[in-house]
Amino acid sequence: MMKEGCMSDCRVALLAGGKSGEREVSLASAEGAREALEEAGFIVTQLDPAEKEDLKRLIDGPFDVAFLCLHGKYGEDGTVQGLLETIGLPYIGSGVWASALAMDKVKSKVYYERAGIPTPPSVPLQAGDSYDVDAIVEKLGTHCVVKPGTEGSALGVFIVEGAPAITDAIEKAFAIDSEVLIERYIKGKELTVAVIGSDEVEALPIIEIVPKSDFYDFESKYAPGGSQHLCPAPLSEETTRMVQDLAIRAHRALSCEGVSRSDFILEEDGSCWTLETNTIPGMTGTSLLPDAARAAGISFPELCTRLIGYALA
Ligand SMILES: Nc1ncnc2c1ncn2[C@@H]1O[C@H](COP(=O)(O)OP(=O)(O)OP(=O)(O)O)[C@@H](O)[C@H]1O
Ligand SMILES: C[C@@H](N)C(=O)O
Ligand SMILES: [Mg+2]
Ligand SMILES: [Mg+2]
Repeated sequence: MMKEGCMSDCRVALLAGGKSGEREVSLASAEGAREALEEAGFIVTQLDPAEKEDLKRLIDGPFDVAFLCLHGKYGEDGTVQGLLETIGLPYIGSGVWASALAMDKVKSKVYYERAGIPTPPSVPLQAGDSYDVDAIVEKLGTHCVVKPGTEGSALGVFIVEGAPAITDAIEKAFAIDSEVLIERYIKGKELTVAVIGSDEVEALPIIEIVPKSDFYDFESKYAPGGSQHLCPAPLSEETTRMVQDLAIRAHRALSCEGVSRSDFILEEDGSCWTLETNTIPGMTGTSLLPDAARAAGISFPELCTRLIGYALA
């Protein structure tokens, strides 16, 4: 079922595992991707960049393209992309700079704001910074979200109320990252929109996420039945267009390529806030990108084929 325009006998290095806190998620993404790639007719070799031997095999090849299922640090953040650029192996998704930018929630906000994309008011902190929690509460309100600057899968994300709880969450977030972001808590519907394409990009149907927990935390992301995905999200045509347009603008503002998935909170008054953009969205059995593609009539094997097509274009 390999699509026209793709090479036959295309040898794919499927990169998964890695050294980030999302290692297990990455391996789960690769399980589905591997099956989909093989179903699509690719010759797949799975390699783990955390293993020296696998890195050597990647460098020595022979591969035609790398399919990245790496999430978080040392994989989604431009580091592996830099290695692939250096060895001249095409890879799916964003380049070095866009990957690094999107992984960094503090810097992404600067680019969103520059592009007029609303993102929750926030206070960034670097390790060692002194901070006045009362000033943070004055700026953001008492209900805040504290998160590491460069993590994923909601690892180290705390939703807290009041100065003492905010201080405690900041200290916990600093235990896993050297950059911490405190954001105003936004109450509303949680939406996510994947964008795919190369020269021309398209937004896939919006998913409204209804988590079982108070927010879309690790458990609700990956435990079977941990959340409900409403796709296409039950929104008016006008709101659907507005949110899909925001996703495309976020993709472009961060110079993403091939695929991205941006996360939003839609308030009852219609304001839509962009939380972040993922350049290697999860592809596990409970992940959002495969569901959004399916709702657009794109099977998982077809999605993988398209992503490789963009990389080889
Ligand atoms: N400002 C906010 N207001 C309300 N809820 C928030 C806010 N920021 C984050 N959340 C909640 O925390 C979850 C995780 O936050 P975010 O998407 O920023 O982190 P992440 O670790 O990059 O997640 P992932 O990469 O898995 O999508 C969101 O999906 C949402 O449920
Ligand atoms: C893998 C996880 N960071 C996601 O965005 O799906
Ligand atoms: Mg993320
Ligand atoms: Mg997110």
